[in-house]
Amino acid sequence: MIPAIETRKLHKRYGTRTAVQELDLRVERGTVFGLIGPNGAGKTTTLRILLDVIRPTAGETRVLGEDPRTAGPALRRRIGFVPGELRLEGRIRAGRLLRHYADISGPVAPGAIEHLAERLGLDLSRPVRSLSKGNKQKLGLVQAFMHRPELLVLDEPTSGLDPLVQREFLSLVREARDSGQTVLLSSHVLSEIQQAADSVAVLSSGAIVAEGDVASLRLGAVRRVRAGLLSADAIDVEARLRRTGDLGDLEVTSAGDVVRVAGTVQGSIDAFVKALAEFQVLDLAVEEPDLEESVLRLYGEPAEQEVARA
Ligand SMILES: Nc1ncnc2c1ncn2[C@@H]1O[C@H](COP(=O)(O)OP(=O)(O)OP(=O)(O)O)[C@@H](O)[C@H]1O
Repeated sequence: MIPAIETRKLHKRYGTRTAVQELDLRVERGTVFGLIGPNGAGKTTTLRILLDVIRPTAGETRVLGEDPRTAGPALRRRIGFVPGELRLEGRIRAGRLLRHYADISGPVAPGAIEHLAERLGLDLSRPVRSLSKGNKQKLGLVQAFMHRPELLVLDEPTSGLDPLVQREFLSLVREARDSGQTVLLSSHVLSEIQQAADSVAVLSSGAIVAEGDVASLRLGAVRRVRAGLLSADAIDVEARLRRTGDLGDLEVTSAGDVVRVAGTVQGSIDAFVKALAEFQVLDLAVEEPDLEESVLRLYGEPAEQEVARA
């Protein structure tokens, strides 16, 4: 079967800056594909090329079997798109605007807009300019999903959404996949991709540095950990923790009879937690696997300016 998306040696330069280089991407139909990478990695550039919002410098692109540069509105109607930055102004009410979009995007089932708005918690009677960033994002999602397109291209779709709405969004993505639609979503949040995607490509400085199923990427996850232990002996704590494996930026400081620990753990945290448990643990915080840390650790530093932007 023809894949939903295929690019060959896709290249995009802005002046002297290369945003995307020699990108080979293949997204099979009926799957959820996650494109992840730190800020400036080239995610938005790639997605905009797929929608023909911008043109590549070189390379081939096929979307649903068509070349986006020549396929025109007929192809666009088969795609639901959430751009990274959604600008919505004006006094028009959310529901009216969505019905207007529906006239352009093609048939929308009766009640579909209301159903999606209710699931995401979007008030359709509000003027769009008065919507918060998160509510504008919800409107963008309703617009992308409402005509049940063959392909959904979603750029940072959950930015600004609260956790409950994020969960509902992930359900929508899974339901879309289960009904045969294809979803390509970009994110710089690893956990979101882990929950939603079947396959993943990690982008860094415009190139794919890792690709595979989600389970294999989990191994590379780096977690930031912080703990407070009842002990006066920072040196002993540090020695025991260092024996547990791959730690980064480990800082062990003591204040009175409390030792504070902060650092990053690569891969499994089992040994680290067991080493902590030899002491009386006063508090413990383990943060979500951090994509930035994982990419930097596994694949080296991206360009300096990207680190500064992040
Ligand atoms: N219009 C533009 N003109 C010049 N450089 C650009 C332009 N758009 C993007 N870039 C540069 O191209 C690179 C890739 O940017 P892109 O927006 O695709 O990354 P991204 O992965 O989507 O990042 P983010 O998560 O921050 O949105 C960056 O170095 C960025 O500064």
